[in-house]
Amino acid sequence: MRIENIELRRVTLPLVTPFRTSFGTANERETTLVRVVTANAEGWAECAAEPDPLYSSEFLDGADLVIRDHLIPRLQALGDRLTAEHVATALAPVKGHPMSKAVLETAILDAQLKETGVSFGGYLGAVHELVPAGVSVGIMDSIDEMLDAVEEYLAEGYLRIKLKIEPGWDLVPVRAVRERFGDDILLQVDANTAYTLADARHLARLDPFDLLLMEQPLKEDDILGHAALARLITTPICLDESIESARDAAAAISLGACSIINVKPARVGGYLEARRIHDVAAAHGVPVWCGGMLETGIGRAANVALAGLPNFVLPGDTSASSRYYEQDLTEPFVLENGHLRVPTGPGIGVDVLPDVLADLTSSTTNITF
Ligand SMILES: O=C(O)CCC(=O)N[C@@H](C(=O)O)c1ccccc1
Repeated sequence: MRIENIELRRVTLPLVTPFRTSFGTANERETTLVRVVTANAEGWAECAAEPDPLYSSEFLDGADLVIRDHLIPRLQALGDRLTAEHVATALAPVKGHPMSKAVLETAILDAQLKETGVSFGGYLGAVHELVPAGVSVGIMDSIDEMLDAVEEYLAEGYLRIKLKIEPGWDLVPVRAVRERFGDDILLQVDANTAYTLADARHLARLDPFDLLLMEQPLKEDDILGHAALARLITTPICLDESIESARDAAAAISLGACSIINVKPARVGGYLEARRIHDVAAAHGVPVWCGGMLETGIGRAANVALAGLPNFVLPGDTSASSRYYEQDLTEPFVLENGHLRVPTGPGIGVDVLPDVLADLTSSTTNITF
């Protein structure tokens, strides 16, 4: 495929409500959009890196620099041989930076699929037209505020509730949700690495609440700690930050560190590696679900397509646009009986709204090929 130019565009979207996790509170979503321009199409993707290196070591300004100075030159060296399937290999000499690599691979894949008229879901192997939607509930100032939020999300039709937890906000909110909404709602927790193995007895006190899973309780590099914890609690352990590749997934599953995996294409370097993780997990009978990084409709569209693959059997953090944004960069994703519809158009199957984009853009960098 012949790329004419690549544009990096920094945009900031206000969040409808603050989103608090164990690693910080976000009031807006700042991201870098990548637009890949070819003679016949333009591909879009968004970078999931946070402004600060608190979820992972990547951060947005660093991503911009790595993309511009270390990744794009390696893609330019490929010339006309460049296809989306070549990107990961071409960028492999650069250590780490999966989110920077993912946004380039995804934008190139989007352009490629738009040129050939194939949808993201069609290319990846989606087998569902609708995918079940879960929702992530942040840490809040009070139990009542959290319960009101959960009630509203359940009323909107979300099929699964994920509560962010951290030491001091775990047993009480989980017990409160079970007491208010009963044992039948699908409920899980996400610690974002906030605990240590010394907390095992405390975390075992969550076992009676029949949680779907406990996400990333320990540090991202503590695979053996998660394997030990899995022998001390009955709640299934799901890994997120620990899994950056299909190889990580195979090792974590083989060591008994997880029985469920949260697949985030941005965290693993792109949708092709995400599909490999899906396949490795499926081969071991390990279910996966699609995580979220507060994506705008651009990233959300690609995530929803991925969530259509057969082993994505648990509701993902593929919420409606309105969970985070008053105004999305694309037409909003809207719940249909607790599900989101997999786009069927070429590529990601959604268009960026030009007026909204112009309004939210703070800077643009153009790199000619
Ligand atoms: O629904 C969403 O897009 C967000 C889901 C969510 O909780 N994401 C968390 C996470 O730890 O998985 C996150 C958000 C922002 C940045 C990093 C991680």
